[in-house]
Amino acid sequence: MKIGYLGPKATFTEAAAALLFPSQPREPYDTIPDCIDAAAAGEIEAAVVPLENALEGSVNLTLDYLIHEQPLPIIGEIVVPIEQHLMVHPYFTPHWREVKEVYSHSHAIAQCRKFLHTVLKGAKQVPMTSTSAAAKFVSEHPHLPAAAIANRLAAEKYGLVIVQENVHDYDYNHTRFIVVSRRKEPLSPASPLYAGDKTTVVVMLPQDRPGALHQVLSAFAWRRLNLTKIESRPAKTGLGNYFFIIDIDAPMDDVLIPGAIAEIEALGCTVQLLGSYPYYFA
Ligand SMILES: O=C(O)C(=O)Cc1ccccc1
Repeated sequence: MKIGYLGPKATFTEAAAALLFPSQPREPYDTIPDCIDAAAAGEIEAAVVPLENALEGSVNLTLDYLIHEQPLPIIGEIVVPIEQHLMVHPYFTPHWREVKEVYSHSHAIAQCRKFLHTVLKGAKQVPMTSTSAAAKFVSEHPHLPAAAIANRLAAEKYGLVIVQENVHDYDYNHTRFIVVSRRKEPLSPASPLYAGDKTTVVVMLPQDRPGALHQVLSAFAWRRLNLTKIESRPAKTGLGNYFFIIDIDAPMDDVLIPGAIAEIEALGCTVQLLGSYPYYFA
């Protein structure tokens, strides 16, 4: 069966999917929800979608869709270095500094803020569903004074010319991509990129209980469970109501994590397990 990814062809997500599933056919989807829905419907074996960027933070669309709309388990994760390049239609190469519009994914635009503010000051920044969707758009509109920010594969695929390489503002620019699937088994750790296992839970605190978050964190702390991320997202039930998404740097076991979850539930919290899965580093 195919592996779905945020498309069109030549996104960073496709590159991540190719690293994890080098010999499986791939199917692009226009949006993150479309891709996750296809995995939920069983049209594809698994969906690969971006989750978090080192410079810009979480991809809220992915987190919120998994929590509120389509609670598929996470079965794997890969962290990939990201290089953003500025590209134009060949016709525009000599005058690229005069472009009036820059198209890209909102995270990519955010990763290049300083470059855009200084070198392309005043150019309109237009968010697209992905970086390669932006590259495709620019290639299909040769008469627009437009550039795209995307990766090298996208420049090659859509016939654009890279006029400035590495336009992201900070060198350490990595993105986490997750694999979600109806099939519950995590990916096999056989790959040479395998770097460890983690477990992700979503915790909803009880209303008006002073110290509840502190007690949740203690349940992990005294068991010496290392947390690698804690993030709050609106529960969408009222101002001030949040979910906490917590990454634990350990695989699901028989004692420690179930014990922590039971303790947290006893506090009156609800706990949802998003997955326990291997992670890979490219
Ligand atoms: O738009 C893409 O190519 C994606 O795969 C999403 C994304 C955007 C910016 C950085 C990393 C991934």
